[in-house]
Amino acid sequence: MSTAGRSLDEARRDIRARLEAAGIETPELDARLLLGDVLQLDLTGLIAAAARTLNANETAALESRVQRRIDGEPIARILGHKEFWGLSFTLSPATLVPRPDTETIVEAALDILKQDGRLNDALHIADIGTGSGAILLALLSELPNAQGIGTDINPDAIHTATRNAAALGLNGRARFIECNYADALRGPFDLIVSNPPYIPSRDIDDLAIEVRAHDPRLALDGGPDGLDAYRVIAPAAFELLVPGGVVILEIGQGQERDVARLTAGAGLDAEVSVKADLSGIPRAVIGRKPLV
Ligand SMILES: C[S@@+](CC[C@H](N)C(=O)[O-])C[C@H]1O[C@@H](n2cnc3c(N)ncnc32)[C@H](O)[C@@H]1O
Repeated sequence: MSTAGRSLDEARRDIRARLEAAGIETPELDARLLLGDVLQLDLTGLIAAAARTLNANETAALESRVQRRIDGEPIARILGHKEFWGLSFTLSPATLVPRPDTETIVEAALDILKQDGRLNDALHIADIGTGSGAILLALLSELPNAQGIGTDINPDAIHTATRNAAALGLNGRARFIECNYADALRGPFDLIVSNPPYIPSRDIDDLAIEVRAHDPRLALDGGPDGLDAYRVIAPAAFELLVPGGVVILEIGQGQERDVARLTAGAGLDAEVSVKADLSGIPRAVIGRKPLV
């Protein structure tokens, strides 16, 4: 049903019903976000403007967004940005939508640095497969004296991460370079983080349409058993970390034993542990380079 000539509140209810009928999990929130995007209003502004009538241009822009959402495009892709660690990240077709689960990596890093009494140190951090720059920039936002470098094989991701660093005022402490995993990195680093592609290739076609059709395959495909990236990153981290330095790797469900084995096998065995996400699913493998 068209929303032309309707009040904003009528349009919201109509969109909500259409999204619900299409099986969208959060129809009310998505309806508000799409309306807010077209009208450039936040959620409070939408309430204040509830009686306002939509014009033809607004209606057309809204219809196109609603149809994209019904067709399975994630709301963050339609809006072009996603919040991660309380910061706003611009997205591009080259970047994964940062996931709330990935905040587990940021939390784990901050917990360890706090335990080590290093939150205010001039740390050097590397983020391998940085995408939008989400993990590195979230860390730099919490670590006032740290600097970091993010790598990605996709030049468009490097461009987007660089833009995000500037928008967040972190470009003085963050750099991004295009390379295969850690190939262009010169250590030493105190901390290495990575959320690499870890989905086994054959499982990608079974993922939800939001993921398989809209996240870049390069961000997902971890090779035949999903572990290709860890086989490269774990030994590279050993070479690049200072003695006592820490690596934190995001993992997919059920990969904790294999990735812990690869991490320890690369010599990062001073401490190997696993951290769960908010749902209790093991989400990160942590390794530490021995002091000697
Ligand atoms: C799962 S995404 C993670 C993105 C971001 N770190 C995040 O957590 O939202 C993996 C990223 O690794 C990058 N990537 C894939 N293969 C790579 C390679 N061989 N070398 C460097 N980066 C790679 C992808 O382009 C993608 O940005």
